[in-house]
This record gives sequence, structure tokens and C-alpha cells, in this order.
Amino acid sequence: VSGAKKAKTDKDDNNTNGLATCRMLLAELEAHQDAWPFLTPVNHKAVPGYRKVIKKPMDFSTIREKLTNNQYLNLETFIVDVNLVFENCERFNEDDSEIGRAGHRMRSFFDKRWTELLK
Ligand SMILES: Cc1ncccc1N[C@@H](C)c1cnc2ccsc2c1
Repeated sequence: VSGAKKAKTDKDDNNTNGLATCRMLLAELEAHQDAWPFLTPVNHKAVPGYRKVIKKPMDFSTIREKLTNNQYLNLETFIVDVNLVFENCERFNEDDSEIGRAGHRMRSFFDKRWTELLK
């Protein structure tokens, strides 16, 4: 029947719980030129003290895994993990270091992008 209202289903609103936004933001983080220190879990065997100092390690590949396994309820829980990457970086690395500077650049990039997307 023409004009019949189509039932709204999740697949229609492809940004259910902001997960499409999470996928877009994560792809941009992974592609960023300053992402290199954050692409894989820090190898605590190769980085003395890391396991003791950083209680909740996080990196972009782990976030990718969690997103793929549907472990993020919404954009907020995703943003908590992304911010954990940057908090760990600031805790362990000097601001005036290669990794420390990369972390600051990545954090300001991310803050700008998700606030733009949420406007
Ligand atoms: C984010 C972070 N925080 C503290 C220590 C390491 C790292 N990143 C790892 C991948 C890493 C591990 N090893 C090296 C060696 C040169 S750069 C680099 C990066």
C-alpha cells in the first residue's frame, strides 16, 4: 500500500548506538600518521616497568577487536577505551618524547573529530 509507514528497524538507523560513528573514528585513528605507538599492545616484556605502572593497558588493535566482537554498548563506552590509550601514554611517557608527543597529537585529533561528529 503506498504511503504505508515502514516499520523502523535497527538496520534502518545504521548508526544504532553510535557504532557506525565508532567504526569511522577508529578507522581515522588507525590511519593517522602519529598512530604508530598505539596500533598494537605495548609488549611489557620489551618495555620495563610498563606492566607495573599501567593497570589497564589499551591500544587500537584491542579496541578494533572489541568493536568487532560487539563489546561496546555505545559511543560513550568506546570513547572511554580510546581515552585510556591516551591516559596510559601520558602516565608512562614524558611529554617531551617521541611517544609522548604522538599521544598528545592523537588525543587532540580525536577530541576534535568526535566533537565535530556529535554536533
Ligand atoms: C604507547 C607506548 N607507551 C609506552 C611504551 C611503548 C609504547 N608503544 C609501543 C608500541 C612501543 C614499544 N616499543 C617502542 C620502541 C620504540 S617506539 C616504541 C613503541
